[in-house]
Amino acid sequence: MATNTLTENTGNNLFPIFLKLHQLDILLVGAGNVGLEKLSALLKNSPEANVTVVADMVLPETRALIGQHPTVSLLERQYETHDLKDRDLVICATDNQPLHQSIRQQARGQKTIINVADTPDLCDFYLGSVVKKGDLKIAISTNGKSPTLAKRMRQYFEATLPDNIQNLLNNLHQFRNRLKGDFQHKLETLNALTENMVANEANTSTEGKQKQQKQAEKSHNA
Ligand SMILES: C[C@@]1(CC(=O)O)c2cc3[nH]c(cc4nc(cc5[nH]c(cc(n2)[C@H]1CCC(=O)O)[C@@](C)(CC(=O)O)[C@@H]5CCC(=O)O)C(CC(=O)O)=C4CCC(=O)O)c(CCC(=O)O)c3CC(=O)O
Ligand SMILES: NC(=O)C1=CN([C@@H]2O[C@H](COP(=O)(O)OP(=O)(O)OC[C@H]3O[C@@H](n4cnc5c(N)ncnc54)[C@H](O)[C@@H]3O)[C@@H](O)[C@H]2O)C=CC1
Repeated sequence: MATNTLTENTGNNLFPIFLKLHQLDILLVGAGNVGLEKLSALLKNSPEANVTVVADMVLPETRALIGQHPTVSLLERQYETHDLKDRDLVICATDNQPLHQSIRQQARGQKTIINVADTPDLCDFYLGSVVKKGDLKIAISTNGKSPTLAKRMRQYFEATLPDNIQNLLNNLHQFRNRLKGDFQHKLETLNALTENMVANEANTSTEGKQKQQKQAEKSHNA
């Protein structure tokens, strides 16, 4: 099959993964406004995330959030180099750029992946906008170009994805568990069962577009 190198090699080349944060060891440096945003993002997705927060100034809101999550601990002091030992990932959210530079260097040296809020050049990974409906989760990135667009896309999907999508997921899950036979058979059956979902959607949107076009023509001719 011919490959389209243009679409494959340009645009967003970030690789999205879904992490089990309760099995990882995370360090968050900074507990001000930005620290609070990052901690909220982690805990909203993974309420049992293993996070250590280190900061000499802690906003009351951040303190309250930490207090609600037993897997989050607080070191109320300045960052010390040993804080990074054995961390899987680190997020920097202080107002101290030289500190971020030095944590970045230390993190790379020990292969800990790092996010530095508001400094894409120092990041190994970005946080994304996240849509969640039950077990369904969609992560959005604009390649760092417009976090505001990412936020708006999240709001769009939150508003348009049907709330009962969880029922569909539950049904498919049950069906998947009941399926007998080898992998190939399961794959074919599940693909056949769900084929029309995409086709129906495509038809609906084509119909919708045709209707819109007709309506537009009507009002134009009126
Ligand atoms: C590269 C990245 C690195 C990272 O932080 O991980 C990054 C970088 C920067 N953000 C900046 C600003 C803002 N960030 C937001 C919001 C979010 N930012 C998030 C992610 C990311 N932000 C990563 C790229 C994601 C992607 O690929 O699209 C979201 C998605 C996730 C999250 O942070 O949890 C979350 C929305 C969550 C939601 O609501 O769904 C808003 C809007 C708002 O808060 O309403 C503003 C103000 C408006 C604006 O600037 O657009 C600035 C300039 C700072 C300055 O001016 O000094 C930089 C630095 C730069 O671009 O150079
Ligand atoms: N607040 C916002 O929405 C935005 C902030 N920024 C930038 O992001 C940075 C952080 O902003 P805020 O969170 O609002 O600041 P903040 O003043 O509310 O919080 C700074 C945090 O960093 C911690 N900190 C500083 N030095 C430290 C050290 N050596 N060890 C441990 N912790 C340390 C402080 O204890 C505090 O918790 C600033 O540089 C700001 O200019 C950029 C865009 C928007």
